[in-house]
Amino acid sequence: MTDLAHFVSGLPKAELHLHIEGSLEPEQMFELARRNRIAIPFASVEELRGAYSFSRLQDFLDIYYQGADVLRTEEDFHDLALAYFRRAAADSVVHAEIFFDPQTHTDRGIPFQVVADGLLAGMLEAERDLGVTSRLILCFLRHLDEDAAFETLAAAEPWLDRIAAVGLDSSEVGHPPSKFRRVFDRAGEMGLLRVAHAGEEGPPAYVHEALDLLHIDRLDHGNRALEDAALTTRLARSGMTLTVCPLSNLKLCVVEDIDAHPIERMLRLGLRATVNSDDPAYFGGYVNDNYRALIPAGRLDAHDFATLARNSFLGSFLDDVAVTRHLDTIDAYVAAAAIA
Ligand code: HPA
Ligand SMILES: [Zn+2]
Repeated sequence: MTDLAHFVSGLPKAELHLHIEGSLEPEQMFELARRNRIAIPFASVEELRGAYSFSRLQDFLDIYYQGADVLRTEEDFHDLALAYFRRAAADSVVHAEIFFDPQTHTDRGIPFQVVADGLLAGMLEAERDLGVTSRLILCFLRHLDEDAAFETLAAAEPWLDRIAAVGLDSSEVGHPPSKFRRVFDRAGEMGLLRVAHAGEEGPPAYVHEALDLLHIDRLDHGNRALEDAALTTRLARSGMTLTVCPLSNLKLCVVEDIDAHPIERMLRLGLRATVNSDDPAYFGGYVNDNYRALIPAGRLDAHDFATLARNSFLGSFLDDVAVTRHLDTIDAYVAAAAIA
């Protein structure tokens, strides 16, 4: 590994855009299929990995929802979460805010309780054994209707003290944020923070809607906001955090070439960009793979990478004391690395 890759890998960081169902590795999928006596339509791990070739978001979503079918019990969700946290800890992640898609599971008869309690048990264990803190974000599937989102929010009520925020994911184009305005209003009244995927494939207008109608506290992806100069300025001035996912953008053809990824432009425009893995089992890497993928273009130096890591804490839902403590850790790490 180069010095810069080594520096980046050891940087203390938070991950803010991670779909826990997207961390289901093919090996674990086969293992859970065996444990739950479920047939999966692939002969081997290699054949399954070979199917991970996408030209747009929907290609990925079709296989991602199919893969989630092996998750059946609390233990499955616990094991899924813990496997992610082990990999995250190995990448110097000390805090993670993870998405889950309850409707993917409740729609196939798995109770909300099984999903939530399994994930929460994994999160507690990760904090105790790995020292990785975490928060849970409940995502609504935007290809489903508003009533279904309201039902999901109602099902979550007993867990609201353990859920930090609501989010919005799945097929973006044709399902604008405005469709979920009322359910996001309700979530806000219930004391939940709000995030949404916008501007991944959808136009800048969807980012405007996420800001003005959903009152988001954080923007997931946001790439296409760059097409609108006034919107970019607004995001920069308001200190909005963007959870950017370079390898996901490459695999879903949001960018043509990783060396042309706009992350450097985002930083220079004053946007609070962060680096995240999105669905690491499907897109070829965990968070450090995403950071390191940005090195060869040669436009980011060690200071920029430290900024990206600082942004991950500044944009997190941790309290100010914890954020300050993490920023101090980064400062000490940078000082010890004695970068120019
Ligand atoms: O990148 C994504 N975009 C939208 N929905 C998703 N669900 C999992 N990953 C994604
Ligand atoms: Zn995502």
